[in-house]
Parts: sequence; structure tokens; C-alpha cells
Amino acid sequence: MAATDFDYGSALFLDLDGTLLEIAATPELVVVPPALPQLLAHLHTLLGGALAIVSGRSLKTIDQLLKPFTSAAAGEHGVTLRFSDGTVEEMPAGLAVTEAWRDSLVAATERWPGVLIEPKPHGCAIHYRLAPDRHDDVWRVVRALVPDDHPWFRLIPAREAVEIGPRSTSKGHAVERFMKDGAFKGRRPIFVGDDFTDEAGMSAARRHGGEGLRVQEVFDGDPAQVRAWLARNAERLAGSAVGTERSAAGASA
Ligand SMILES: O=P(O)(O)OC[C@H]1O[C@H](O[C@H]2O[C@H](CO)[C@@H](O)[C@H](O)[C@H]2O)[C@H](O)[C@@H](O)[C@@H]1O
Repeated sequence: MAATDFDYGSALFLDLDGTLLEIAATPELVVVPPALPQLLAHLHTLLGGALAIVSGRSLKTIDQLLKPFTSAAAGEHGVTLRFSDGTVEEMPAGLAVTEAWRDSLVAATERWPGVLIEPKPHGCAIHYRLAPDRHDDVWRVVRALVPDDHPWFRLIPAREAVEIGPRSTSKGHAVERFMKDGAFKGRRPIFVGDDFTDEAGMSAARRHGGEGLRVQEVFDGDPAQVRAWLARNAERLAGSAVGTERSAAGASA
């Protein structure tokens, strides 16, 4: 399946890790290609602000990674939303993994070298990329804390990790909310993602007449191909804008 081009009527929802950025051994070791923030800023302008980063990372971390670029964004799989006018909203406000849970996760995993706990403002990720043999142990520990029928929290399978986050939010909810935002309203959404948690965002994009592009299927699992597709489309859209300006100038001369 090849990625289709997008146009001025599109809205882009872009996942970060594994989609715009290559997967690294740990969350801190991720490398942001130097040209990426500028490319995103360019696209953001061409699409009239209809570009959102939709990530499992916190809003603060998204901004740190992509600085100086900022845009509409969803952090922690839809828990925190920043709209195109800069307004920030938390859904549901105040619901966060407790210190007691985090302490018990640290206590349960501290003798497992390579297992990393990544605390977030509302949730928590437990990574076992560096300790793949601990997959079952980690899942046993988190299942004991958050059973399937937990009323407020859920387990989110991630790439060589599992996350605990509020049950009532998802990337799908985030896309639904953004599609009501002035910059996105009436546009055709395209969600690009690589992971389980992105599927809800892709389904929401399809409900709004758009599409979901899986990095594995459409871009050979390669974030460099996603970035190249974005750059190609940015160049084409900017070229067509210049062409339109030229023909308008020609017509009025
Ligand atoms: O929704 P995303 O933007 O894709 O974020 C999902 C999680 O990504 C990060 O973890 C993943 O990427 C790390 C860096 O490449 C990798 O080391 C780890 O194994 C992956 O699971 C991030 O650390 C999480 O907070 C995000 O929720």
C-alpha cells in the first residue's frame, strides 16, 4: 500500500515515537533529525494550523523534543490536549497514577536490570526493551495493580513497554476533539501511527472521512520514509501555492 498525497484540505495527526522518530534503546536516547521541527512548522503553515502531534509522551516532552516547533498536540495518549489557539485541557482533569503505585512499580522492578520506569504527569510507562526476558514479569506486576475491570485506569500495550493511563481517554478521543477545533473542522484527517494506541486515532480519522496510515504497512516501518513523504508533500504544496500566486499575478498584469 502506497501513501497517497495530501492537499490543502487535509488535516495531519502525527504520532511521534516510531512514526516521526526512529525507535531508540530508551526514551531519552531518541534522536530528533535537525530538519524535522522546521519541516513540521512549514507543513503547519501550509495546512492553516491543521497539524497535531498525537503522542504517548507528555505535552512537555513533545515540546522539548520538537522545539522550537509547537502546534496542537495530544499528550499521554489523549489525556492532555492543546488546541490550535493554545488552550490546554486535561481529560479527565486531575486523574493520575498515584505515588503509591509508582513506588510499588519501582520496588517490584528495581532488581530487574534493564526494566525502566518512565513516570508521566498522569500515567506511567514500564519499559522492557533492554530486558525482553522480563516481558511476562512486568505484565504480571502491572496486571496486579490494574485489573481489566479497573474503573479509572487501563493498561496500554506499547512497543516493548506497557503503560498505565486513565481509562476514559484515547488517541481516538483526541482526534474527535481536534476535529471540532476551528483549524481542523471540515478537513479530511490523515492519522499516521505505528502502534496499538494509534489504532483508535486511525479509526477516528476514518469516521471523519479520512484515513489511517500504518507505518509498518505504508512506510516499511521506517520513520525516515514518513519524513520523506511529509517533505515531498510540503514541497509540492508550497510549489502549487507559488504557482497559484504567479498565475494570479499574471492574470492581473
Ligand atoms: O505515541 P508515541 O509518540 O508513539 O509514544 C509512545 C511511547 O513512546 C516512547 O516509548 C517508545 O519509544 C522509546 C524511544 O524510541 C523506546 O525506547 C520504547 O521502547 C518505546 O516503547 C515513550 O517513552 C513513551 O512515553 C510513549 O508513550
